Amino acid sequence: MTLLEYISTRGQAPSLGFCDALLAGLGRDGGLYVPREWPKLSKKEIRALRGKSYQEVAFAVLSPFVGDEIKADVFRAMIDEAYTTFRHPAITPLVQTGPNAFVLELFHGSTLAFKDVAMQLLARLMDHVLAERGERATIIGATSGDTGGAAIDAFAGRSRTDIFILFPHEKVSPVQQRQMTTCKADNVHALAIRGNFDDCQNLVKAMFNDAAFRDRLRISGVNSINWARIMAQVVYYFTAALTLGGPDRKISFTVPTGNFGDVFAGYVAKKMGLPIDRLVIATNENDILARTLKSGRYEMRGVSATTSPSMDIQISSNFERLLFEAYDRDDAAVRASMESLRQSGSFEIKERALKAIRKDFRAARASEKQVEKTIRTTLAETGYLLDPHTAVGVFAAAKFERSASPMVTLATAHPAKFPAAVKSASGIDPALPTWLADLMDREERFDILDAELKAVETFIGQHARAQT
Ligand SMILES: Cc1ncc(COP(=O)(O)O)c(C=O)c1O
Ligand SMILES: N[C@@H](CCOP(=O)(O)O)C(=O)O
Repeated sequence: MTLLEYISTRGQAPSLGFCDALLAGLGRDGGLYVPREWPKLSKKEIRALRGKSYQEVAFAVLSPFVGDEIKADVFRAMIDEAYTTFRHPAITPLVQTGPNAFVLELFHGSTLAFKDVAMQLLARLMDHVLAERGERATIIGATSGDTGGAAIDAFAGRSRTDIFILFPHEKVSPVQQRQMTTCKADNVHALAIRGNFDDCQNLVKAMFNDAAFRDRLRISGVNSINWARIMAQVVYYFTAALTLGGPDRKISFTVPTGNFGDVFAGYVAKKMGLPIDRLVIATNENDILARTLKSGRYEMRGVSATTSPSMDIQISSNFERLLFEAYDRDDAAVRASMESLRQSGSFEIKERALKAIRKDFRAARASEKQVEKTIRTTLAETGYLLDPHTAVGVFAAAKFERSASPMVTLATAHPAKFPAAVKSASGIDPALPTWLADLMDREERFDILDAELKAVETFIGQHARAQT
């Protein structure tokens, strides 16, 4: 059996095979799982993927991460089924918006955000592994708006899981809220937390770190702390690059960033052998990552509400995976950084690690005014309507475009998810697609809780069915 091992960024949790890492979500030491070694694809192997469907590329890129823990034909069938939920035949089509500029539309899944790409596969992977083992699990997740809807859509009605999604009360868009609160499935629970996204994410991590609670309810996660989320997002870097002449030409990507999962998936694609020129981290006014790249100091300063609410984050979970790489996998250095973050809200990145990060990444910040202007001018100049998150990306991309390599900005959400911001910037009221046309009339069902660990654990303990 080829078993790819997964190790924790904090070095104090047992290493696991793919299926166990999938169900674990977060390491028992609070760290994040990464493969012990990065699987590599040669240029020849990548070239051979030209002209293949999204599903075929996904199978080729993802199989090395799964090994033979899941039979190849079963895994292939899972991929095929996951992407039947997408409304575009290319799954993630590329659209040209300038001489050397492209947007990669990742929003053709059921909930209109890039999260569907990974979540539809993740739900099928978890179902399969739980069924094989005859187990149930309790899924918990934190969302600033999009992960929650995508997870609920993917897990609704599945018999082996109950899902609890924590979202910041009154801080998500009305469309995002209803995508979470109008699901009728019994196994779905939407929890509005009186706090911000970081509070929700901290609660989720605290529940994972409560060993008794975690084991009793067999807790698993669907945020990008779960390796399988990142893995599934690697695929579209390959499909986009292949369309634009990769691997015989370097491609740059700009990624609207919050929790650092999507852009880290780009880094993984590069590690696997895909020739990527630049990875640009695009932030809104919550610019902790742009500041970190500039100063070498990761420092929390509070979150402000923007028109791209899904990126209103300052604890950027997957940055820990990058730190682990930048410190040449020195888990003690990661532990020290995370401890400093916990105690003082900041940490310094040592010169050598910072240099390594700057080698692969660039960063730029878009103010609210710049986001609005980008939506307006992109529409006027190209006829293309951006959502505010993608607009953050397009603004940042413009700073780094150069003739040598095409620049692809990841279009992470459909404009209809954020109609108020889009209308105010462009005058256009983007319509929801037909399958969501009555979304705002559907009845809501959710609970409101304080951002207190005990209150949330008690609620979940009373409603989860996976009790041991
Ligand atoms: C629409 C949208 N764009 C961008 C992001 C940022 O992605 P990541 O958290 O993977 O950096 C998110 C949330 O994660 C999102 O929902
Ligand atoms: N922007 C995200 C925040 C959670 O990110 P994740 O990728 O770690 O699940 C959201 O929309 O919820």
